[in-house]
Amino acid sequence: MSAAVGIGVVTHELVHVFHTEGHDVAALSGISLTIRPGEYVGLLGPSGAGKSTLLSACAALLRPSAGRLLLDGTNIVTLDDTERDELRASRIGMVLQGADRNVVGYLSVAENIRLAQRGALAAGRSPAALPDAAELADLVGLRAAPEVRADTLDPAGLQLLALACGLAHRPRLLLADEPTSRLPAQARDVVLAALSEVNRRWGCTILLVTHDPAVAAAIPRTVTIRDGRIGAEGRRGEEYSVVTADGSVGLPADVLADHPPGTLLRVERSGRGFRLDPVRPGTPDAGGSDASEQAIP
Ligand SMILES: Nc1ncnc2c1ncn2[C@@H]1O[C@H](COP(=O)(O)OP(=O)(O)OP(=O)(O)O)[C@@H](O)[C@H]1O
Repeated sequence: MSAAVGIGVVTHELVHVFHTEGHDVAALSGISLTIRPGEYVGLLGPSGAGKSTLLSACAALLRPSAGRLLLDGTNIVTLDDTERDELRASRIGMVLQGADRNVVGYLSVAENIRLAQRGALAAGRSPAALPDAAELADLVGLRAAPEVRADTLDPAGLQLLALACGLAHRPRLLLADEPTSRLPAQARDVVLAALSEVNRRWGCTILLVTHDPAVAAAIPRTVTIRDGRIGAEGRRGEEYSVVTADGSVGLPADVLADHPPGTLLRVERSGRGFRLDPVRPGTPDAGGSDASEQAIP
């Protein structure tokens, strides 16, 4: 089968507010991000940062409150429910957090994959256009026979089957929420190798949420979300701050811990780079009495 072409994901000032009883929660506060077709990107960030909300928006499972979200050039924020269902059935694969949420334990490997293909077939995809169980098992490195029951697989095998189900309709964008959590290191590496192989052989764009630094180090590009905004980007394990459209720069978490909100920083050119110098309270540089009340260590 020829290589699939991944789709690009572009967000522009994406905002999402959950309206709950009594108060609103801003889960995404202006995310602008470009993921090229076929790119493999890890989404990092502390709990509550907005990672799952961003993944759900990319899966067309929730409608963002504001901003644009383009998949393959189409702004999906404005699509109606039928169009969003069709988009998922034709182009988007999902692996939910917890392998057992993606598979039915009493069904076999092949039955689970065929079940995962039902939506695409109902949406009019030709059976010939969909990969068969053996091809998918080979792609993700699942060594179990097609007739083996899912609930007899070991944790790595179950996660590989979950991945195969997410790929069962040959999506052009794979969204995976913590696909290696709860796995021991060896099983984690098996699943990471499978994801790299899917990306290499199918050209499928992958967006993966993780908390695990070892997983992040294995992904070519990472994006760190903090408080619903892009806080940093990583390349091959090295982290960089990102200048946002409004001129803000997210500080690395350890620097932020020493310089809480309200800290005054002097920005000085230094050769080809810049130096950030905290202004100490009570010094002439800190200004009047207001400045001495800043939360500066
Ligand atoms: N359905 C919802 N209703 C109300 N608030 C929500 C809902 N889902 C998420 N939130 C809130 O939105 C914010 C972002 O949540 P989100 O689940 O996207 O974060 P996350 O980075 O994926 O966290 P985690 O790593 O813990 O899964 C949090 O403050 C969360 O409490």
